[in-house]
Amino acid sequence: MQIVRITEARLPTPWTEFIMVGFEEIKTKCNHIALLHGNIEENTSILTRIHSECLTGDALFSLRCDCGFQLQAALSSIAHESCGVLIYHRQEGRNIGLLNKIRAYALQDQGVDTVEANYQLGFAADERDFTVCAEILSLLKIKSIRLLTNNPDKVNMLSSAGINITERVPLIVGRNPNNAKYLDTKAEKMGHMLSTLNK
Ligand SMILES: Nc1nc2c(ncn2[C@@H]2O[C@H](COP(=O)(O)OP(=O)(O)OP(=O)(O)O)[C@@H](O)[C@H]2O)c(=O)[nH]1
Ligand SMILES: [Zn+2]
Repeated sequence: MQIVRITEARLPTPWTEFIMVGFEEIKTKCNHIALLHGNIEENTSILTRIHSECLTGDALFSLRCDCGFQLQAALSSIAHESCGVLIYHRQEGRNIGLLNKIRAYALQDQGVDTVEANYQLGFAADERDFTVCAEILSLLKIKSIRLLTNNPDKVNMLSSAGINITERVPLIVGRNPNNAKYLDTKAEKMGHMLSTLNK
């Protein structure tokens, strides 16, 4: 185990009152959060969102991406189920970090796409590691999940990390003129399943 469950408290939101559980990685001291709704231990195929940190989209209302819209839609969907969980995975910018994401945005402002920008900065297109998410689910005694995502690679990466995914549930929200090219690149170069979007 590389992660420890530290503390928990109530988190009332516009959708429901979650139990917020805080975790800490032993080596790095990096922390992550899980929001729990309902009796997750007694059920299987729990509706789950593993949400990668995006400070700009999640907290600052950025229209460059779809993250903030996905976060709200996921919390709403989970609240409508008898139980569900959202893991807020603190690997900002597909794990290149906030400042490198801003560097990547600067390159995108000059015309390169999100994948090429990562390459130009010396990173892979996606630097995330989902091992810690598998450990959080294990600590929460969650056996299997229905995963809210449009990214088939994410399903594969999470399965490789040991997570039992019984179904992929689409989460297509938030397209706007500012993120249209970004979403198209995710569909074309990263295989995201966004085809029901109105272009
Ligand atoms: N490196 C980089 N990261 C970005 C960029 N735009 C958003 N992100 C980060 O991308 C992460 C979200 O990943 P996405 O590729 O949007 O989506 P996903 O999590 O793979 O798939 P979904 O489950 O469908 O949302 C967050 O950590 C964002 O901060 C960008 O242009 N460059
Ligand atoms: Zn984002």
